Amino acid sequence: MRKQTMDRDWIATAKTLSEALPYLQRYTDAVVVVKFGGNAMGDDDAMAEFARDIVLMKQVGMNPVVVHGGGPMINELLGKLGIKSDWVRGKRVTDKATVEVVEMVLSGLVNKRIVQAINDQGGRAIGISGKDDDLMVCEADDPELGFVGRPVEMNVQVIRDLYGAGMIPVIAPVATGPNENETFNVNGDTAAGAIAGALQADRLLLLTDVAGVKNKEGEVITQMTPDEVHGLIADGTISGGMIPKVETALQAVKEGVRAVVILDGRVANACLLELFTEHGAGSMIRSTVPRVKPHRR
Ligand SMILES: Nc1ncnc2c1ncn2[C@@H]1O[C@H](COP(=O)(O)OP(=O)(O)O)[C@@H](O)[C@H]1O
Ligand SMILES: CC(=O)N[C@@H](CCC(=O)OP(=O)(O)O)C(=O)O
Repeated sequence: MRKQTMDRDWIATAKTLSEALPYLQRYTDAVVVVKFGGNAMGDDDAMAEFARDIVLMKQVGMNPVVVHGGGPMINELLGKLGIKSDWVRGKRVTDKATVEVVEMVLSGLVNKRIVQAINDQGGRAIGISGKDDDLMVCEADDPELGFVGRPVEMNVQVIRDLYGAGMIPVIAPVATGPNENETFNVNGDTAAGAIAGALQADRLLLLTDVAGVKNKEGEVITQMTPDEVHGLIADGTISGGMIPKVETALQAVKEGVRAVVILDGRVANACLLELFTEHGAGSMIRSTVPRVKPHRR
């Protein structure tokens, strides 16, 4: 009985490996920015699963860079402190008291939870925020939003130094401003897009809580060009929280990221399925989509 199980496992593994091999070669040295949203994080087991994927990516020669969110965790502490939040176009209106809580939760609790999970799986994660080495300098996005930042200057050498030294950078979307003592709260997707753009990343994976961008019939659209995305926003198919996500994707592609994929981070091995299988996962956005081959790459 046990042998039979092992055989079946072995066949599955061999099949997976033979399918994955061409991708392993293709992705050597690839820079892959992974945005891990608060809604995609789940329990400790899901976190460990995510961390295993990231460590495996590193072990096969890629350069994973994790940028995280943590909106639900910020909500929890704000709730305990009796501070209310308003939202404008998917961004949290952030006053002085709120930005302090945002920094505590993102740079502290959430960042270190991810760092620890990756290290527990044998990786060497280093947690930083956009403040470290002036990685991300922001200006106020919109006076209506308070201390919400729009990245205006990126200094990504610190990220290259970290992954070049064998480490996995884990970045909280909190940034500095052009003036002394300024702190900005940056939407996690925005931060991940700006970092991926500045790194000219090979992939930006935006992990969320839906399988991908859906059409009017509710089916996941596996590939899209920027023109197609604009059309889906204009006709209302893409709405709500998906709008800032696809706008981030469009901006990143414009800045030179080779492809952006929006996918469900709650699915086991989400990153590996996307990178190492022919069918991929979620919705891929890139400037041109090959029409000849039916598969994704
Ligand atoms: N066309 C669409 N396809 C998929 N999701 C969409 C679409 N339009 C709107 N959405 C909504 O966008 C949500 C994802 O955005 P959001 O909740 O902000 O994600 P996250 O918290 O992971 O950043 C989905 O849960 C879904 O409700
Ligand atoms: C300006 C703004 O809205 N910042 C976000 C930062 C965290 C985030 O983006 O978290 P998720 O990825 O989990 O949504 C916030 O305050 O919630």
